[in-house]
Amino acid sequence: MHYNSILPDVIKVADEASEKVLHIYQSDFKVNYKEDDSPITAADLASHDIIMRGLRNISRDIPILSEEGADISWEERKHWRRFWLIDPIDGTKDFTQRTGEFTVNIALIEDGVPVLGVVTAPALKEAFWGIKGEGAFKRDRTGHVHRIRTSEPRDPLRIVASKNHLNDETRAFIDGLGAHETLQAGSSLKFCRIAEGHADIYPRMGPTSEWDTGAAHAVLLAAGGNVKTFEGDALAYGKEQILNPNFIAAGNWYF
Ligand SMILES: Nc1ncnc2c1ncn2[C@@H]1O[C@H](COP(=O)(O)O)[C@@H](OP(=O)(O)O)[C@H]1O
Ligand SMILES: [Mg+2]
Repeated sequence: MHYNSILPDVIKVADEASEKVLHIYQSDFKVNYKEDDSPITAADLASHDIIMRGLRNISRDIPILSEEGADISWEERKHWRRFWLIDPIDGTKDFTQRTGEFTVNIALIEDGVPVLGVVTAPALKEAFWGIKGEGAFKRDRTGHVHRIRTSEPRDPLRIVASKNHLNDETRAFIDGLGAHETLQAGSSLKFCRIAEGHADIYPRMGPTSEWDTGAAHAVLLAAGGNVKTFEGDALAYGKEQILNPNFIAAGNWYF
């Protein structure tokens, strides 16, 4: 499959969803709660609908797994060699708390590896994309597009961590890294900060699902980084268990 030929269309779909999400973000939106008590707004659902429609236009035959359309049995999913993995809004809490640090995420998974990813941060007016083996790019708030790469580790080490999920285990791991400063970034932007060389390492000891990480993982892979479990395996997708194990994201210097 020629990823380069579909990438502009995938970016267009993400931009269209982002525009709608931003419109709702700037309105007086209502917050509901799902069965697991996680927040959801009209923006999650509108973004889901736009992305589902857009991706079906790009590729009628590639199945789609979305956080807002995840009710697909393992019996069906286990046959997928290639699939789209989307999180219509990652960081719904940041959305409802109006920090601006939420993202729209679209990944293409092939044989368990995120080979293409697009991440947009509508309120920050930033977008990131990448294709494995070909490189990663950022479009900044002025609309300028430039290539991004992970950096060599700085001293003190720049750590990105979840402000919503900073537990004792994560704190202990961070303390073990020696001299460091901690940067905060919402949702999948943590991977993107490493991909653009603004941060060095993101340890995640706490739950995430495949759709939270797939797209930004693809950007980081394309930018010269990686995401691995504490057993040293690459974080894999299309697992029966959609919840991810704990992981570390960093530039390749770490692994
Ligand atoms: N108990 C849990 N189970 C599954 N995922 C969880 C979780 N607690 C948090 N997350 C995931 O962590 C994401 C937020 O991460 P962070 O704190 O790094 O911004 C959430 O994304 P959503 O906002 O898309 O639901 C959610 O998917
Ligand atoms: Mg999410």
